Amino acid sequence: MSQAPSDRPTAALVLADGTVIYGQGLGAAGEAVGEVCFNTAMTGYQEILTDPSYAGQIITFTFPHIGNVGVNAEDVENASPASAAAARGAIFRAMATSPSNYRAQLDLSAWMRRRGVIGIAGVDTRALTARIREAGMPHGVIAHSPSGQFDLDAMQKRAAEWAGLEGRDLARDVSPSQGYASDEKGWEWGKGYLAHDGSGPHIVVIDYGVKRNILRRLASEGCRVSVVPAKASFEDIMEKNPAGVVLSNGPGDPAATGEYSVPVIRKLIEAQVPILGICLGHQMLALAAGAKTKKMPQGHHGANHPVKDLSTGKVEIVSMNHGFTVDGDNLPDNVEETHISLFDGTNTGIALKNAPAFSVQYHPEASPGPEDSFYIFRRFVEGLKQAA
Ligand SMILES: NC(=O)CC[C@H](N)C(=O)O
Repeated sequence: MSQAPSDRPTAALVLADGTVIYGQGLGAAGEAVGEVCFNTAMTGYQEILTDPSYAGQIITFTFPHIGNVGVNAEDVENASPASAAAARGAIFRAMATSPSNYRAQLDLSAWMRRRGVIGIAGVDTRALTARIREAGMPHGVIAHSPSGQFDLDAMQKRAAEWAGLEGRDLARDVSPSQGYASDEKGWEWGKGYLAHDGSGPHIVVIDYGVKRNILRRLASEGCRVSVVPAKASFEDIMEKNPAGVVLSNGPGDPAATGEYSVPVIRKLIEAQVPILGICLGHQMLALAAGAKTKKMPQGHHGANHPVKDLSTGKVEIVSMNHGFTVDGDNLPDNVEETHISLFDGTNTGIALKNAPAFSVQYHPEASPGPEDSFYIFRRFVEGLKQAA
């Protein structure tokens, strides 16, 4: 049976085991390889698609309608041009329709084309998600070919031969080559992003692929924010006379990234510099303190994950995006577990007993997601005042 031309697939997703899923292409034409994960957030697709932590991954959105509100220049999470290398592919249930929102400046497909993100729509994302739930995150190749030509064997081979994220340091690809200052605060209705006046404790953020909203939350808490590249030395950081250091989120395997970051973090711990770690930064603080990290089968990617703060007993609903985890069952004596996931009991927060350092596996800056965890920034800044 021949297909009508309008039904001819213009995109394909081929998994390492040879599974072929056809659909309609959007965004950039071309081909990309990556780990196929799913994200369950119902809003915030633009923030998700610009989060540098997704480098090396292809995102399946479980929410069926993505693109409805278009895109704008404000909801971009990567902070430097280097970190534009976020997810290279996106998988959708329904084809994006014309945007309907007063903030929309562009439609999703045109914006993805500009950013080089390859899209496939018309996929049974429910079935793909169920498969990831049962068998873990597969390696896959996504291709968008407006002419409908695909070399499926070559795509399968590329997916099967791809080395995966384990052992990969991707922070060096998304981190800026130069440091910079950031004064942007939170967004206000009718005003957009406001600027901080440059006063307050000086925070140095190590940028392993930082999300802008981390920088904004710090400025909103009254901090002066300087950002340094991932490979900044202990001396580079101390020269800035920081009141505290934030270890950012970022892509790839924390153990691989830790090869150069852990020695610096150990020196910061020794010097008793207050530290806040977020996501990849959490994993690297844990490694620096002697804990271990490991790969998860499905990871956590969504905007409504329940987490318990063990110090207060409170449950917060958080934004998550990680595929590696700190081994909470074998924490060294100097590390206290402070938060756990109520989905699977995995570790989602630690504090060091011998230094003013703590970290969370989730994204307290949200973007997208609920604002339950903004208190993490407040807790950090309050701690700085006490340490000063
Ligand atoms: N958002 C992040 O910082 C992700 C951390 C790490 N790359 C992981 O997948 O677990």
